[in-house]
Amino acid sequence: MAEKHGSLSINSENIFPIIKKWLYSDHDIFYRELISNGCDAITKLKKLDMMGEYELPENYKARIDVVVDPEAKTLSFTDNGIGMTADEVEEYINQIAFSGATDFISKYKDKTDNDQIIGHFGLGFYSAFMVADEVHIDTLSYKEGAKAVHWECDGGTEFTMTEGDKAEVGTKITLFVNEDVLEFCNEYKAREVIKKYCSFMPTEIYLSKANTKETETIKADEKRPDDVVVEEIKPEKEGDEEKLKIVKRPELLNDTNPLWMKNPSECTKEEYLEFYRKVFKDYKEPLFWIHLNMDYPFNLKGILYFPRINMEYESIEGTIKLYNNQVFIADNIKEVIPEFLMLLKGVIDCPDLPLNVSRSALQNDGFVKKISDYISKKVADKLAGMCKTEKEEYDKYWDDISPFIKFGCLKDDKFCEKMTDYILFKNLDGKYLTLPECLEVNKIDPDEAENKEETEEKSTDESAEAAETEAADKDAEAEEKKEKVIYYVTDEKQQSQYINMFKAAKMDAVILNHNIDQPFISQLEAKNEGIKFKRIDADLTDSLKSKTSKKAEEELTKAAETIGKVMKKALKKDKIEIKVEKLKNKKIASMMTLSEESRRMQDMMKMYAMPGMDMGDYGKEGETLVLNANHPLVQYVLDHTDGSNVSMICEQLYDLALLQQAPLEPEAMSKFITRSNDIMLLLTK
Ligand SMILES: Nc1ncnc2c1ncn2[C@@H]1O[C@H](COP(=O)(O)OP(=O)(O)OP(=O)(O)O)[C@@H](O)[C@H]1O
Repeated sequence: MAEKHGSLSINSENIFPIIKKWLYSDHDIFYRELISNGCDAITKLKKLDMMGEYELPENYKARIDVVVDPEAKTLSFTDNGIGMTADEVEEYINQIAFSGATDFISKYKDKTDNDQIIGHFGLGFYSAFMVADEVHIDTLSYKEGAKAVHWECDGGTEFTMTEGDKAEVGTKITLFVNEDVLEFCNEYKAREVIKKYCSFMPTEIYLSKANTKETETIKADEKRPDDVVVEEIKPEKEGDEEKLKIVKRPELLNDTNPLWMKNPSECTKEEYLEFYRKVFKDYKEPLFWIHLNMDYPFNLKGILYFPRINMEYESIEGTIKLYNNQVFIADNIKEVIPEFLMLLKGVIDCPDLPLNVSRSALQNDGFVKKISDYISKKVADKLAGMCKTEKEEYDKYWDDISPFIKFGCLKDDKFCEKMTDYILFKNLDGKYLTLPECLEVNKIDPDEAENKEETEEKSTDESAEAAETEAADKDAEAEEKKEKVIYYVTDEKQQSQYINMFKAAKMDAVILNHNIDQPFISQLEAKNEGIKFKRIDADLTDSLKSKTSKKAEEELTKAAETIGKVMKKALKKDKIEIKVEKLKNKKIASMMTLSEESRRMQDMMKMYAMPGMDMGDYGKEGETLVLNANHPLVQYVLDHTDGSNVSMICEQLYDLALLQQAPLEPEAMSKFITRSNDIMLLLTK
């Protein structure tokens, strides 16, 4: 072949600066580009063999060799794939304009947004110029009679193409690495980058260092034809095996058959765990996993693991690795993976995705949105299936996975719809109930509950006012039909007093103690008309009170007025709301309730409060001090409004009520302690 000089057919004075710009973002990506070109070349050759258009040599073993040579400052990539003829080099390499490069340049030459530039279109081979001052290609096509081609280019506009001396079919690309980025000739760096991008590529990738002095020892009968023997190690004593010291063999860096490519029915639990440990370096066992495997309407495979989340010490942050035909694209591309799934760990391989994903381009891509929807649908299906068929297991995982599922529901309407019936609520007995089950729980007829109740109290003037009571019952029933209330606990210790009351009244509540629960229940309420969540201390449901007649209620209102005056005076709080009720639980003298609305408002204010902002009495409006007319202390105050110790009793009742909800403020706490001591002193007298 006559030596050929020429200019690269697009205006490469324009394109090279753009390629160099890449350097500032993923500048190690050229490894991936060159190795995947080699992989493609091998796939093509195998295909030709399968079609009978070429016969692979006996003992053919597809491989890509990456050789670093820090002394010569070169890096080479050799594949035994299809190779190129001179015409093909001309067409595929010299005329780089064909894939729209001219277009690209005119569009992007003034833009500095790397996201738009990276991989916008096939610049694969030319990415070598991100790190190399000069690039050589030595290639021999598989075609009969093909001549080897040598091509070189120094990153300017000129190239040289001559006949080469490559003897085996395939291609070798040699990079003469720029002084500024010599780390790419370093063996460790090369290993790191190849592992990052190529760990699961379908062709074996070997890394070695040119002229290495490193050796390894092998058994003599394991010697391969290409091993370079440095020394024969004679057995020390009879019976010992003969060994050979050889130049360190190239190191295999990838797994060509990753687990996600296998059929789920062929994978064992141990394999899933092993893969998880290897890829995510997480030695805590995942809870469970979902193996995605579909061919239609698009090709997608992958494994999603639900990691064990230690809420107290770790932030929940997952990793979803995205691949295209086993070639790594990037981690956590939020356009492809639904945001809430980012909390998981996993791999997704989708050959239909562009290898070079430009994020801005993906955002508006309908196809990408479909993939994302599919993934979230599959996750919902798996969870629903588990809840239906392996409820016990599902219960066990629930505490770990619930923040993630609730987050998913908040973020993704479709996911939320699919999951509504499979969201669990842990009740006071530690049982896990679905939403419909929760709604059933407190629907027990209060009469029935009361009959079972030992501490029940019969209304004093029962017979005379039975008719009135019945009417009141009916009202309450009608009220209950309107709104289905689910009571919840946010802090089991703090709210234990209320929990006890609930338990005594055979009522149930659910535990919702995660930050995400507040927005989550607000969403559930918005989506399910008639369902209302109320914290256990939000109000006093009828089931906690003894039955009263209208007349008795009037008396209670009067009592509230009387005791209210005494209380307000003792507490020096004019605005405090006071109610007197007949609670079934006679052991409780006083308690606070705070309406659900006011408490949510308070919580919100606390969340958005600026540092140093004085919340003062904000939100105290919905707060009510409830005094139990059935308790002797309350009766005592009612009967002795001017008694000498009444003020002290009032203050103590108030503090005790507060304490059942939250710790006292420091000043109130000291007063409480002093007063408690004073009360004990009275006992000594
Ligand atoms: N190692 C190789 N062996 C055989 N042909 C190659 C090799 N590397 C590149 N080529 C040829 O050169 C063409 C251009 O390669 P380049 O990497 O620039 O783009 P691409 O592979 O087509 O697209 P992209 O890499 O962006 O997906 C390839 O399509 C292929 O025909």
